[in-house]
Amino acid sequence: MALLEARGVVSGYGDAEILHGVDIEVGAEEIVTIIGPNGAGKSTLMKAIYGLIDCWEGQVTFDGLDITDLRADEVTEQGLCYVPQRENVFPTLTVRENLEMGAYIDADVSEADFQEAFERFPVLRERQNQKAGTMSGGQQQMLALSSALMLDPELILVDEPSAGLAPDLVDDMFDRLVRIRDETDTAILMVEQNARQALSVSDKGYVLDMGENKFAGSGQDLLDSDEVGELYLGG
Ligand SMILES: Nc1ncnc2c1ncn2[C@@H]1O[C@H](COP(=O)(O)OP(=O)(O)OP(=O)(O)O)[C@@H](O)[C@H]1O
Repeated sequence: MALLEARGVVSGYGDAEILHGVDIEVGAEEIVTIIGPNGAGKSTLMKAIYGLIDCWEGQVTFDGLDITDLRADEVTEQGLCYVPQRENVFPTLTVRENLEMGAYIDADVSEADFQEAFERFPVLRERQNQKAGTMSGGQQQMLALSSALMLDPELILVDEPSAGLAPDLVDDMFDRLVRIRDETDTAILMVEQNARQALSVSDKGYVLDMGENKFAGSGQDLLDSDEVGELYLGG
């Protein structure tokens, strides 16, 4: 059984059904990327998995446990964290205070955990006493990711880790995600607009379009597919 399994997920907002029965699997220590056009439902799928919105139909299991109806805070306690694309840090708290908030439900957090975060993203060490809201979008993204990692999760859902980064820093972010996976054994499920770069570091990829699965395969399979290339990777 995969670490995360979502089967036939139907969800949406109010009366609007956005996901029409989506399947996705993430294995332990895998990097998996979801791509697809704007409005395909990628972020909605992450919110449904994490319990921020209800699954109307279908099932989500994590580590063999049915988490379909758990609240987000309960899902976090199971070892699954979520880094949204926007408003993902406490802007009036310092970098260090944000990391402390990330670790708030973990009584075992130690100075070593902070040092690990600073080694991963040295800019956070330099700016540890700076208010998070005064940092660039890309730096806030690094902080949000680091805050999620303070809990040593088994899986993190990351909505557009490269958003807000200068183009020359995008590859560096993907390299760091690979390092995070390799060093901490954390699996990563991400949504990405920089689809080619994300798929090139991914064990698996999914194409979501109009709230439905269109393609699935290894990252390389999707990169090699003429159809995926033409329809979803800009030719
Ligand atoms: N809070 C909300 N309330 C109502 N509709 C929403 C809400 N959030 C998203 N939607 C709608 O759900 C659909 C899917 O949005 P979603 O953000 O999941 O797409 P996406 O694939 O992540 O797109 P993008 O790449 O643009 O972020 C869109 O039509 C969007 O307008």
